[in-house]
Amino acid sequence: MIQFDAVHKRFPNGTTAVHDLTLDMPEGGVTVLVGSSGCGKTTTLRMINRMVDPTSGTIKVGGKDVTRQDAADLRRSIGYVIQQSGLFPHRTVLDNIATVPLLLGHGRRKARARAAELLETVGLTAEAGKRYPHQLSGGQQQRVGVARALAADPPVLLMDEPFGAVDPVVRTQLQDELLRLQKELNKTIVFVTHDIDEAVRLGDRIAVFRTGGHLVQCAPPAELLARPADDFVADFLGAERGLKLLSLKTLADVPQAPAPEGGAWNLVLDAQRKPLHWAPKDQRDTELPVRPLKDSDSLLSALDESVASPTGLVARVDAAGALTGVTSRDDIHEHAGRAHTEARVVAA
Ligand SMILES: Nc1ncnc2c1ncn2[C@@H]1O[C@H](COP(=O)(O)OP(=O)(O)OP(=O)(O)O)[C@@H](O)[C@H]1O
Repeated sequence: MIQFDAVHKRFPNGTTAVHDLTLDMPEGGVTVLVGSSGCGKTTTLRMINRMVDPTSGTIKVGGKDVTRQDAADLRRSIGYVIQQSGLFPHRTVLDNIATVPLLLGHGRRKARARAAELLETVGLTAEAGKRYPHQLSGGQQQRVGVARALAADPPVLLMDEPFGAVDPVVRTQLQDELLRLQKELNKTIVFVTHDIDEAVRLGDRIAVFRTGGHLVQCAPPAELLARPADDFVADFLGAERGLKLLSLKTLADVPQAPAPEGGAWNLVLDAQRKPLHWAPKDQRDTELPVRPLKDSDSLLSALDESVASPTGLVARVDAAGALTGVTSRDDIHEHAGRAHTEARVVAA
């Protein structure tokens, strides 16, 4: 969908921001650009919508060379979300979202109806639409930024550190929302971040850059984590690479057994069979919390819970939260090891 072919960008002051970049960003996928500060991620992104033009090489979107298209037309067909949401302060949230449909020649009523629809899509109320940007929280403003970028229903969405300025809890929520939206909308997304966990969570492919605008490796997250191309990539991914890989695998295939009874610790359930806590047989101990997991939870969460659990057992529940069985620490370890072997084999 987006193809960089031998792209070079040198600014007039002599800085080479992007060096000989050849990279395909597949249609309907999320390509995440990561790397240390100043390695050319933003410049790469901005060359796609011609906010920056390459010094040499070609960039094609949907098979068409971007430099042969009118920059304003191109930008209207590509959604763009930045860290400081970039909203117009003196327009209401609804009018901010309606801006692009209006520019595209939709009538005012149609543009506003589309904006109202998008407010809901990104999880905001109609009441929020009547406010001005400064009357919203940072996380809400980012949602408006995403809604505005989606307003013209562009096939391509460029996102430059969109969730960089919000706290970790809101950031996780926004990531969840983006994953949910992407399942429905299937856009081709290019996403810049400094945060490797965010990259692993959101990316179908991750492109790692090093200073001077050199692309070092581009691969699906599991492959990158299992086989970093060199020490630079390995260092960038961090010391807990093995655990990060487990965040990509779910518990679905890990066997479970009925919860044992009569041991030193027993799992206490409520009337709906929802796990409440671990109760000790020995009255001198206190009860301990249980964090039940669903099939869709990750092996990393399972490992974490198995370490915290007094029995080493993880309580498994169905969508309604009722107990389906328990899984042992040994089974989780075995599957964790298997996940690593599989990732290495796939990458080889
Ligand atoms: N307009 C410009 N003129 C001159 N140099 C520039 C210009 N824009 C960016 N640069 C330089 O190009 C290099 C790459 O910048 P870019 O913003 O693409 O990096 P980045 O990886 O997005 O950085 P960060 O993670 O800090 O946002 C940097 O050395 C930067 O200083």
